[in-house]
Amino acid sequence: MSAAPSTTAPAGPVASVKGLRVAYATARGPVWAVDGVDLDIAAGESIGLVGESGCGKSTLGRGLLGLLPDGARLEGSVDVQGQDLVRMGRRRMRRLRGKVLGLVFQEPMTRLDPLMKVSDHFEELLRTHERRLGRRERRARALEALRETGIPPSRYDQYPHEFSGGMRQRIMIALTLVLKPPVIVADEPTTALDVLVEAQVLALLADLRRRSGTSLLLITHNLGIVAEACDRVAVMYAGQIMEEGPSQTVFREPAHPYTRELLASTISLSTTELHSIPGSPPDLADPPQGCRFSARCPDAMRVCPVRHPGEVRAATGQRVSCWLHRLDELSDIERMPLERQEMAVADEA
Ligand SMILES: Nc1ncnc2c1ncn2[C@@H]1O[C@H](COP(=O)(O)OP(=O)(O)OP(=O)(O)O)[C@@H](O)[C@H]1O
Repeated sequence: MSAAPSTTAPAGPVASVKGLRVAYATARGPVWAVDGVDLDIAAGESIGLVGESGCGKSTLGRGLLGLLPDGARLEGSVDVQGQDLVRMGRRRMRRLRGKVLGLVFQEPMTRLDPLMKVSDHFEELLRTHERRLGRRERRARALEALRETGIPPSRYDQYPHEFSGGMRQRIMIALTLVLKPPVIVADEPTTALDVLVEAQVLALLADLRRRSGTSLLLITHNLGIVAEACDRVAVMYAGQIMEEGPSQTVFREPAHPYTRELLASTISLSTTELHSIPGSPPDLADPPQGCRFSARCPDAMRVCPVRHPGEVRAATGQRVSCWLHRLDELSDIERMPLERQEMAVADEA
């Protein structure tokens, strides 16, 4: 594991995402599933990326790693330890992937080759990325990573099917950790697991992060997990970040109506009914020019579907993209509530 960050290390982010845009090629033209995302990740911190299904969370995670299908476009910059991953080109990125950014997937069985032993997976990975290591060093590194994730060395030569779902996810995490990346992106890493094993895997990720100083970007639709496991949270909607800040602040005092509605849509102990946000996200092939949430927003004003609010700091400190925090810049007419009828027209426009 890499050493914990020293107190004298520069305070700058270990990864800095600026203006990131990702488009898929479709029959209807490019679909910008991520459209102008800025995100700084500090050493050792965990950030939860949340939002409804289809809002672009996985695309953002994959865009960071350049793991996109043919024809996809990637714009902006992803700076990790002084290297811009977007500009370096696919081949170099493939070589660096795993070393600078590790990825933990939702379903380990789709990533582990059933015909290869656990040891073969580590051998292949380390031979590709750590060419200077000899056979014994590779084995030692692999066993260390497995030990850190709670897999006994005696199981090194077993096949993936000989492990439970939770153990397989631990192996995936060990395969990520063995390259000692400064940042790990975990995309719904516990969705395929039952609640008890999920808690164990999350505790493991938190523990590893504390011990090694690795940063974690945790992609999930589960706000409860983020509240428990993440220092900060970024709330995504229709390819953009609506709000981002310390988890405690965002959960206690959400600055964006979308965050508020999303929080209300999760089952809490005090509610028995699931409230879902009325309406559906906009068509990303032809998104509205103003705020993308305006057509579903209970607080929408006349300005909202027409002009994009840009990003400001809320009084509570988080970054937020909402006109409610720029009211003094609006005219009386722009501040008037958006009528449902106007919403429908704005939606069609
Ligand atoms: N390969 C692809 N080609 C075209 N469009 C895609 C492709 N993959 C995803 N999309 C579209 O991009 C948008 C964002 O999808 P993405 O999977 O990133 O969202 P998500 O927030 O991770 O959703 P989920 O929580 O369901 O995984 C969606 O509208 C989706 O339909």
